[in-house]
Amino acid sequence: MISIKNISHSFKIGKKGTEETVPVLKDVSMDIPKGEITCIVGKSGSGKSTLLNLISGYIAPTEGTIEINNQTVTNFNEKEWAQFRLEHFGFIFQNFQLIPSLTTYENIELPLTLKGMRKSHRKQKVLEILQTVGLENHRNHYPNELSGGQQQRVSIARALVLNPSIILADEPTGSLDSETERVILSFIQTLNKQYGITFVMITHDEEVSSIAHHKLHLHDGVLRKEGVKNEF
Ligand SMILES: Nc1ncnc2c1ncn2[C@@H]1O[C@H](COP(=O)(O)OP(=O)(O)OP(=O)(O)O)[C@@H](O)[C@H]1O
Repeated sequence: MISIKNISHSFKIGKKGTEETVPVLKDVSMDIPKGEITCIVGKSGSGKSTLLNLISGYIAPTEGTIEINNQTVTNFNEKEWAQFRLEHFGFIFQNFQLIPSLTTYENIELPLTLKGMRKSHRKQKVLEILQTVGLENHRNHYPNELSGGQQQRVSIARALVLNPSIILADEPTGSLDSETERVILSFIQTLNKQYGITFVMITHDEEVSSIAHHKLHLHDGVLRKEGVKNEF
């Protein structure tokens, strides 16, 4: 469960000495339930990425607190955040963010190597995940030899490989055609149902948010109070 309490965030912009403070999030509070898909929907510039960056600790809020899996994370230092991210989060991005010089297998293996896992264990885990995402036959392909949907499946596999309880997804289908989008969204639903992974997804697209159990709207940095609850 992610509990966001009275978060406000401002950026300072402009030249030193004449900076302006621009408020981006204004007193945002929300509870993101465990094991469900929550979508934060809003137009470009409404503050979605800022909110995701606050949840993942890449920026610290100007005001307010965030609790994740019963830990107050807002006061973490960089080292604590790095450890926390490895243990709790997987990330999926609109542009996949795969390493072009690594194959499918190697991209998925990377988090395990960084964690210091032994080679034989890594192999077992990568082969298992390749099967989950249906890319066994593409294990030796480089990202530029894969379709957009396949690249996103590699990036989902990389997000899954350390068994995170939460996946943070930033416009995960934003670069895909509508048919591939449906395939990836249905895959996200399957992962949520089968493994109970909590998904927090940001999107500007109402269609994408139709897979969410909870839908929250951000409008100019303010959260609209009425969340929509879907039963699946
Ligand atoms: N590092 C920064 N410094 C200054 N202003 C920023 C910074 N990051 C974001 N902003 C401002 O905060 C506002 C919200 O940006 P944010 O990226 O969170 O919106 P978004 O809803 O994710 O938009 P999009 O859908 O276009 O990615 C924008 O007005 C943007 O200019």
